[in-house]
This record gives sequence, C-alpha cells and structure tokens, in this order.
Amino acid sequence: MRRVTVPGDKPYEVVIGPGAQAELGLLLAGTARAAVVHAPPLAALAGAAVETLQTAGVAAEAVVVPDGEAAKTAEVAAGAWEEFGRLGLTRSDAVVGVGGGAVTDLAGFLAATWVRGVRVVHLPTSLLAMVDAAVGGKTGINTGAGKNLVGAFHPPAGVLADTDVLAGLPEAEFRAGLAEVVKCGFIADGGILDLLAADPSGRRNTAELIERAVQVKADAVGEDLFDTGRREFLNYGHTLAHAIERVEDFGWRHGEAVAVGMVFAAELAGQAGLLTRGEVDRHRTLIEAIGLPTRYLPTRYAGDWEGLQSVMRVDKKARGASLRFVVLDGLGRPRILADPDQAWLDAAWAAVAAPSPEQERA
Ligand SMILES: NC(=O)c1ccc[n+]([C@@H]2O[C@H](COP(=O)([O-])OP(=O)(O)OC[C@H]3O[C@@H](n4cnc5c(N)ncnc54)[C@H](O)[C@@H]3O)[C@@H](O)[C@H]2O)c1
Ligand SMILES: O=C(O)C(=O)C[C@@H](O)[C@H](O)[C@H](O)COP(=O)(O)O
Ligand SMILES: [Zn+2]
Repeated sequence: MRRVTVPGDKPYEVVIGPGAQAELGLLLAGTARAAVVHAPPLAALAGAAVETLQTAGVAAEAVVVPDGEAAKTAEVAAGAWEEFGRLGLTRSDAVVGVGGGAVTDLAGFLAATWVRGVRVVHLPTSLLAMVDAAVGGKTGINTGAGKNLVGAFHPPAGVLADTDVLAGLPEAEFRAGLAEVVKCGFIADGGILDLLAADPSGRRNTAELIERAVQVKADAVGEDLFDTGRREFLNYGHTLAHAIERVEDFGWRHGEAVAVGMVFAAELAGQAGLLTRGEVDRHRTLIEAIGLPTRYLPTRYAGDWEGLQSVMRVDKKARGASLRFVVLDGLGRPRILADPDQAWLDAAWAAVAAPSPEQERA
C-alpha cells in the first residue's frame, strides 16, 4: 500500500492501493454514527462501506444523492442536512463520501457545515477524486453564477483510494482524471510527464501516478491550506475550465475542461514570452496523446468569447476587476499572471477556439 501524508494542523493519510477501503473500520473506530453519502452508481461500494462500519460498531446509514455534478447544488445539500437530522448525527460522528469528485465535494461540504463541522472520510472512486478532489479539503457546490462558488475548507480525516474500484470506471472518466495528473506534471513533477509520455493511457503506472499527483497536492496544501499563495498553482488551467463548465451548464467533464484550459494557459504564457513554442506544443502533444480535448467552441453561445471572459471574471482567483491566471514560467515553474494584455488573451483563445472532436462528432 502507498501512503502520502498531507501535512497541516491535523495531518492525515491518503492510502493508495488495492483493497485500501478495508481500512475504513479502523479509521472510524469508536465513532457512534456515520452517514455514508453516495450516488446510485456507487450503491454497491457504499453498501460495503456501511457493512464494514457496522461490523466495527458504527451505526452507519447511506444517504443517497444525485449522480455527478447534479449533486453539487444547494437543494441537494438541504435534503442531505434533513437526512443528517433524521439520523441524529452529532459533532462526534462522521460523514463518509463514496464516489467521484462531485460526491466527495458535496460530502465534504455537508461535513463542514453540519453542526458547524464533523469529520469526513473519503472513499474516492474516480481517478480524478483519488488524485485531487478527495484530497486537500476544498469542498463546495455550484451556483447559477459559477463553479464551486459556495464552500468551505474542511480537510478530511483520511482518504482511502482503493485502486480496485477503478476497474468499473468508464474509460472517458479515467482519461478525465489524467488531466489533473498531467497538471501536476506541468506545475511541479516532470517525472509525471515522462511517465505519461511513455504510456499516455496511464494504465501501466496508475498507482505511481496517483501517488505522485497526491504528493504534489499534499506539498501545496500543507503549506497553504487556504489558497492564498502556493495552492493557487493547483488551479492551472482552471480559469478557462470553470468558465467552460459554467457556460455548458456543467455538461462538460471537469477534467476535459481542465485539459483545454491548460492548453489555453500555455498559449497565454507563450504570448507573454514565458514559455517557448516547444514547451507550449508539449502541452498540446501530451494532452492529445492522452486522448483529452485541446480545443473548444461554446455550443450554447456559439463563438461568444466575450461571454466566456465575463464568466472568467467570477473566478475565485480574480481580484476586483482584474483577471488572474496561473501560467508557467518554464515547465515546473508556476506563477500568477494578472491582467494579461487583451491581445495575448485573444491570441490564446484563437489557438484553442475550434470544435473539440466530441463537438465535431455531435
Ligand atoms: N475539491 C477539490 O479539490 C477538487 C479537485 C478536482 C475536482 N473537483 C471536482 O470534482 C468533480 C469532478 O469529479 P469526477 O471527475 O470524479 O466526476 P464525477 O464525480 O461527476 O464522476 C463522474 C462519473 O463517474 C462515475 N463513477 C465514479 N467512480 C466510478 C466507479 N468506480 N465506477 C463506475 N462509475 C464511477 C460517477 O458516478 C459519475 O457518473 C467536479 O465537480 C470538480 O469540480 C474538486
Ligand atoms: O485543490 C485546489 O486548490 C485546486 O485548485 C484543485 C483543482 O483541481 C480543483 O478543481 C478545485 O476544486 C478548484 O478550486 P476552485 O477554488 O477554483 O474552485
Ligand atoms: Zn480541478
């Protein structure tokens, strides 16, 4: 089993490997009650988690929420709070999030807000949740104005990334998770880029890729839980990505939007003279080799670059009227670029603004 410790006031472990979920009973031993939050596709795994907890003496019950991004709404949160009340969940009890990043974001948010904070343990089931969403304590839901605009920082008490569960994950979801892995390669760990260049499927070295990506995240979060400095670099590619997700009514996979967002950010850095043409092209080549999109045209507001820019201004990295992007000043050297020239933004947009292969097929 691989183990990465996330430093902080209350350090916790991310356990990575086959059968990692078996440690759930140990993690929550002595807890009176637990609410196991999951969506219907992960009912079997959540049922197993309930049983494991009951065997360990925890009165555990499942709380079912909608699948995918539909879980991250105020209405769903309100329904789950009512369930927690019915279960009599108190401050010494726990929430367990079983699912992809959407469910772990919601479960974390519920744990952060219920009686002003109960412990949360995550059993991430998608690659993306294992390498990113379940780790680091960013929790939240979406609003009409944009992605993750309501939330709290609430680190988990433990994360059990059971790689056995990836067997059931659809291929497109696995690839979407690789977007956050390759992001960690671009911003911090060049070894990830080499591993993915050698095997763009990510299948040959999955556990090592998870461990390396989690380590990049742990290093950033350990130093800057509240996202005021180094942690912002984990947002590489996300300014455009979150705007795409918003204008597409959250119909795009997060990882796919991040893939396009990273190519855009690389082009922007190229415009600013921070990356060479070769470094920009390395983004496009590797992301394409993985099978992720590098192009995007808004389908709902066709060609509306103006609209995307106004949504980007609602990004949490924005300060006042100024747009702030994470860019690279050389591979592995992230920094913030505030208020880029409009001509650079337009040129970076022109380089990604074409229908993605999926959009062409549709
Ligand atoms: N909090 C953070 O730091 C953070 C980091 C990255 C992403 N996120 C958030 O995570 C979300 C994306 O997460 P995601 O990519 O996991 O998407 P998701 O949670 O929507 O899951 C994608 C689909 O895969 C299914 N699935 C998950 N695991 C499965 C398995 N083992 N077998 C079969 N089906 C499975 C889900 O049911 C869902 O239909 C976004 O909301 C994003 O904003 C949060
Ligand atoms: O953990 C972080 O910090 C990240 O930025 C990781 C991102 O991959 C993730 O999508 C995160 O939820 C985005 O955060 P947000 O603050 O831009 O909503
Ligand atoms: Zn992300």
